Amino acid sequence: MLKEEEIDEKKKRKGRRCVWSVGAVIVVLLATALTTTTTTMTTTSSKISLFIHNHKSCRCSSQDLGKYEGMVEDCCCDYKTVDGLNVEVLNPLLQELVTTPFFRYFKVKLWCDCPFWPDDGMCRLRDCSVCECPENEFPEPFKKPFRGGLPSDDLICQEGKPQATVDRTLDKRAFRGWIETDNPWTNDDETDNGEMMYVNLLLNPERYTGYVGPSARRIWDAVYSENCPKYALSDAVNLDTVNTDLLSIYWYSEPNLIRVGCLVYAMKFEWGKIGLIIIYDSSGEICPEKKVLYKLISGLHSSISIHIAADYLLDETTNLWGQNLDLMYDRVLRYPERVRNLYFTFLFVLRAVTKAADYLEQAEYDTGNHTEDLKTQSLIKQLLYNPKLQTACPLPFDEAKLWQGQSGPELKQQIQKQFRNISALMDCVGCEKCRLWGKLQVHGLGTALKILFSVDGQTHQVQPLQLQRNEVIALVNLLNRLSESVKLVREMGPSTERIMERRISVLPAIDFSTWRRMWESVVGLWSRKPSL
Ligand SMILES: Cc1cc2nc3c(=O)[nH]c(=O)nc-3n(C[C@H](O)[C@H](O)[C@H](O)COP(=O)(O)OP(=O)(O)OC[C@H]3O[C@@H](n4cnc5c(N)ncnc54)[C@H](O)[C@@H]3O)c2cc1C
Repeated sequence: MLKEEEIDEKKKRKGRRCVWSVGAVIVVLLATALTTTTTTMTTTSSKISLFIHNHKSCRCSSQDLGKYEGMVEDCCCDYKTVDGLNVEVLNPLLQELVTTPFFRYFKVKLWCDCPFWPDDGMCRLRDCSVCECPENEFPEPFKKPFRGGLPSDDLICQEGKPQATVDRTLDKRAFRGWIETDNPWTNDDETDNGEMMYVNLLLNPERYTGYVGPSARRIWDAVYSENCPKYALSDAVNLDTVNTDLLSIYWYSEPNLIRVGCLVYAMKFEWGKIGLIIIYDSSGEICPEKKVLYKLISGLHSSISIHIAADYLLDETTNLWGQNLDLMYDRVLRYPERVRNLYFTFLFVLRAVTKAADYLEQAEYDTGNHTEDLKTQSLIKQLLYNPKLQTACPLPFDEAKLWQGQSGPELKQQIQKQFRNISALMDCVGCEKCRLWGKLQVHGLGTALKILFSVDGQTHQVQPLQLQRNEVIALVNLLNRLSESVKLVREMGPSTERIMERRISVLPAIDFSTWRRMWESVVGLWSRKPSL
């Protein structure tokens, strides 16, 4: 009898301990939620984005040092060095380079049907349209058909490389004349000259165009879902495989907060218009190559958002343009991961440019304007062989670490296909100027991928690098865009963050009904814990 009572008492104690632990968890969750609320509540969106994020706290030591200190993740250069080099060397050179006649004209097909859904032009502003270059404006040599380069049997193969590993060098006899050659990473084909037109990039700056809403959102969603694991919010989550360190909880006030980021599995609980999504970040299980693709897209997205914010139509009636710091903060700065991805993309593209140094040094920058062409050549050399860059950041990104595994070649083909789809999606961008810059920058990224991974996926042979003129133009312009974004983040980031955080801290307290809904949601989460 005594034994049974003891057992009963033990059971009760255990039960009470359980209740206490659940209670403690709820209290901790709420406490964290409340503190986090003050820093993440935003008035600019209709959704309440309370956001508890305990993210990769022990995975990457560089990230623990501070938001942007230590090595840029997966790269071989630290934030401080990147900022210093960018301001002192890269940005001034690139800014000048993109104004030269060679680099300011980009050939593009802007009138093409979206292969995925009917076009839905959604631009509000006149600034959205692109002015085409008249025939007499763009360089004469650009009009001539390509000479075809040297015969392919003249190419020197690099031998003895282990299968599927990435070689860091390129053939010394690099440039063989501009050619028309296919890039397996991109969709647009330069040989398709019929509908191509030349655009003067200086006359069509990347800036705010008023392209917003479901049309724009659909493109980004499609771009991300191209390389995210397909997940549905109703998917069950296997708790056993989840590291609770990576638990994130998002709160929202409308039923349609679907895009919760990439590399996640998610579960959604819903009470009318209120919901709770639990997300388990599974990025640890994603192969590094897919992670790279995600970071490149996210970095590019950050860069585009920074440019929109940096050149924004503040007052339509007076046509006043300027910086929109709220937007810069809301879209990029308040998400350190997005800033990190921007730095990553910058270093990735910089590595591609420096890897192709021989090719780019020997290339013909001929526009018929001898003085300007000499200047272009000289700026390119200064960029490629800058002693400060070579000393401080000789290998911005180490591409040799990728495609190492057995499935390297297949994986490369899979990722190539995904990137080609992303490139094709640019035809669906419903605003001409956004389409121009979207195409240019994705073309530039595709060129960087081609330079860094020019080993053929099927034959495993190192392909001698051959680039189209337009690819080089896209690559350098992309590097300049990224460099501008990094500079803006560096210059504006800290003060903008301070202003926004001060503003958020004086936001009126959340009303009682919101507290109640939060409490109900947390209690509901624990009482309705699903079978996982
Ligand atoms: C290719 C392309 C080019 C564009 N160019 C321009 C332009 O030149 N000028 C212009 O005014 N508009 C341009 N737009 C539109 C612009 O990018 C936004 O889509 C638009 O301003 C609406 O912004 P949003 O607040 O809805 O968020 P969006 O920027 O559309 O983002 C959608 C969702 O993606 C996620 N997200 C946002 N940033 C990141 C990131 N860095 N990493 C990971 N996830 C992220 C968030 O969940 C966000 O809610 C372009 C759009 C596309 C697709």
